[in-house]
Amino acid sequence: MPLILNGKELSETIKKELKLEVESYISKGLRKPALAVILVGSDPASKVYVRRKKESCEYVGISSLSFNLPESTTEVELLELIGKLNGDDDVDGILVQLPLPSHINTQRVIEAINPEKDVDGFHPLNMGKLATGKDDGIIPCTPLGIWIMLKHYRIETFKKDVVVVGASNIVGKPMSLLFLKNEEATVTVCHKNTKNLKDHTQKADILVVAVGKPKLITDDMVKENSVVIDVGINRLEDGKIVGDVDFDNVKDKVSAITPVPGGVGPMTVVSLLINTLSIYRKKHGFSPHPLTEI
Ligand SMILES: Nc1nc(=O)c2c([nH]1)NC[C@@H]1CN(c3ccc(C(=O)N[C@@H](CCC(=O)O)C(=O)O)cc3)C=[N+]21
Repeated sequence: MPLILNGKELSETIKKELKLEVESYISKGLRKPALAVILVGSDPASKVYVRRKKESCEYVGISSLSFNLPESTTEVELLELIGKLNGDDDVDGILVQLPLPSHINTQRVIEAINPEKDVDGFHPLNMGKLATGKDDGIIPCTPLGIWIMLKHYRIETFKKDVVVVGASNIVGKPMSLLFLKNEEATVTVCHKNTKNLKDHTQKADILVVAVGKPKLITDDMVKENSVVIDVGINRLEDGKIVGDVDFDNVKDKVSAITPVPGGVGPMTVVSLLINTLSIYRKKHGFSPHPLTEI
């Protein structure tokens, strides 16, 4: 059996540490950290994720301010709410749950968030800072969570051949930029127009898959003793949640692999808490959160 990278367990351990950290701020007489979470519409999956985020905030002592807006909300109304939260000194982070209804321009909404409050790290300024190797930006939650998990399990990244499958703005691209930072690893990014996916994935020491296709990755596509990180969350007809990697087929060939559920997902949520605390720390004159140091 390979090493199973247990994101659920690691996220619980980190959450306990974050809870103590928040208690130390409160005992210094500081206010509670606060995260505003905006959900537009009633997509069932989004509701589940938002609930999970709120529960985690409450556990560590971060106030979560919920804004549940109807599907019919206009872009102007959403931008007005963001403007109000941008100007509210008691709000540290702002998260707009994606996907947004199709009548709203997602990129305009992302760019309306004050980059210093952009807990998701999706604002072009934060993306640009990551791309240029500046350390004072905010790193998107899923790539940060994966990085923290790799470091926790002492998986070497230096000089490795990393292949990222999926080139989204929220996972694939920032993940690739993170591995490229300080010329750490050699990165290949594959996507829907990649000519022969297998030619690339077979060479990966570390394979990160964020596509959204069950069983996309099978044993013939992975290198022996490689590390496989599965970001996919796919709900099958029977209600079962699976990743993009055919776990049972691949597991005996690799040295380490993340399960779905219980792998990357919980690390994404804990990174949201870390980013919120990091913003709060900077606002109160502390250094950025140590877990955001890459
Ligand atoms: N602005 C924004 N920021 C996000 O970070 C964001 C978003 N929008 N939209 C949707 C995606 C998805 N996402 C997940 C978070 C946690 C789990 C998670 O905790 N999954 C558990 C349970 C899976 C399940 O049962 O559904 C697991 O993998 O073990 C999954 C997916 C954050 N996202």
